[in-house]
Amino acid sequence: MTPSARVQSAITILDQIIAAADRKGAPADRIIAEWARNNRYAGSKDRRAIRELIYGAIRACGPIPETGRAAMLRYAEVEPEVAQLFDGSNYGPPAIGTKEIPALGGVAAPWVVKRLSGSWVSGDEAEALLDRAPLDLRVNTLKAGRENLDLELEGEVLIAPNGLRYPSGTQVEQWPAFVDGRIEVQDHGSQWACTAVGAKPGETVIDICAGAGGKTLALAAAMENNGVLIASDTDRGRLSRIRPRAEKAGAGMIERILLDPGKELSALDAYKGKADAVLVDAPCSGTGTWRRNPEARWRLDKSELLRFAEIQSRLLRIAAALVKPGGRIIYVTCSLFNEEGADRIAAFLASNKQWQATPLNLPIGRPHGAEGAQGTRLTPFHDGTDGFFIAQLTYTQ
Ligand SMILES: C[S@@+](CC[C@H](N)C(=O)[O-])C[C@H]1O[C@@H](n2cnc3c(N)ncnc32)[C@H](O)[C@@H]1O
Repeated sequence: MTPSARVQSAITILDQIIAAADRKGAPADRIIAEWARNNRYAGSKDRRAIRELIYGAIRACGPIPETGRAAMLRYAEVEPEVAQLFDGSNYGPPAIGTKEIPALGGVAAPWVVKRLSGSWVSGDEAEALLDRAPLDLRVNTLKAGRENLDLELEGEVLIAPNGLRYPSGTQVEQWPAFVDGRIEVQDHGSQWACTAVGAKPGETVIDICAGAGGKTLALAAAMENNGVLIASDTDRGRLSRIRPRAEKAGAGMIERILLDPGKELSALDAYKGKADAVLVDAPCSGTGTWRRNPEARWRLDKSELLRFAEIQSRLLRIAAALVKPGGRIIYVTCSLFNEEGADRIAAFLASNKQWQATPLNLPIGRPHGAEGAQGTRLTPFHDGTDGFFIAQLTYTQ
């Protein structure tokens, strides 16, 4: 494909991504993969270049653009060599018209930017949300140690006890250590969220929103496969992905429990008042993960944020029912909106007087939230991680 033809293909795919974002349809990655399946003439170099163009354009547009062409015109403003490829050649995009208006730039739609700034995320902090994320690995201590792992490339040693960092886009899926479960791909901030649980061998720990088990696997390693570790979620598909991952990681201790939305406690009844720790890795808007998923900015809506806040508060109440006296809840969200983080903790503490927020003393991040209801915030700009809010609540009875 010529460079111009790649730009035109990227524009066509962006049109589909924009339409899908509008109706909350398939994510960008899936749309790009499907296009590649249906257009076999595009070789691997073409596919890589088209993907770069698409993600460059997505990052360059703040609010959702009207069309793929407007999005690419906006990208051409920040990457002038892209502008030269609007050359009207065969299969390429028509030349840029004098009256054509590119899509708007910026971090996100104005209402989102306002909310971020109300949550103390603005300027460099906000812009860094759109950086390219590096590739972070966690060494699975059930199978290996960071010191004696012989990997294809030497990574940067991170301050997380088992973390290694590689440049964005490093392909690790074929590495023998990945194939046999000695390493997992996990953001450095996410590794600290797991460490914050302080899970120890012999404890009873519930990962109530376990998803496909990214954090559960780290908890199993911290517990040295010894004790009770429950992975629960309301999403059957995600939960079912834990089994093969746990097998590969040698994390035999994980027990999976599918929850019924709205009746979560009934499936967890046997653990009421028994858990040493409950990890609530709550469903959220994901504003802290835009580096990996920049198109998520185009999918946010206000009513969904309200719905997330309700679920987050409900999950905190459910977690509280599971914890034994002296136990703890670790609340984690990969959103940087206060209403999904610090505000949820303040609201919980206001009506649960036997609980208190306890500092986590992590060697990363900054305290965040109101006096007496503080957690730790990690951000791409300050910590080089995805954005997270992590709070520890302890039950004194
Ligand atoms: C942030 S994701 C979890 C990611 C996962 N812990 C990981 O590290 O890969 C939030 C999860 O919460 C789940 N969820 C949503 N509502 C829930 C509910 N009422 N009870 C339990 N899990 C819920 C979603 O299905 C989703 O998998």
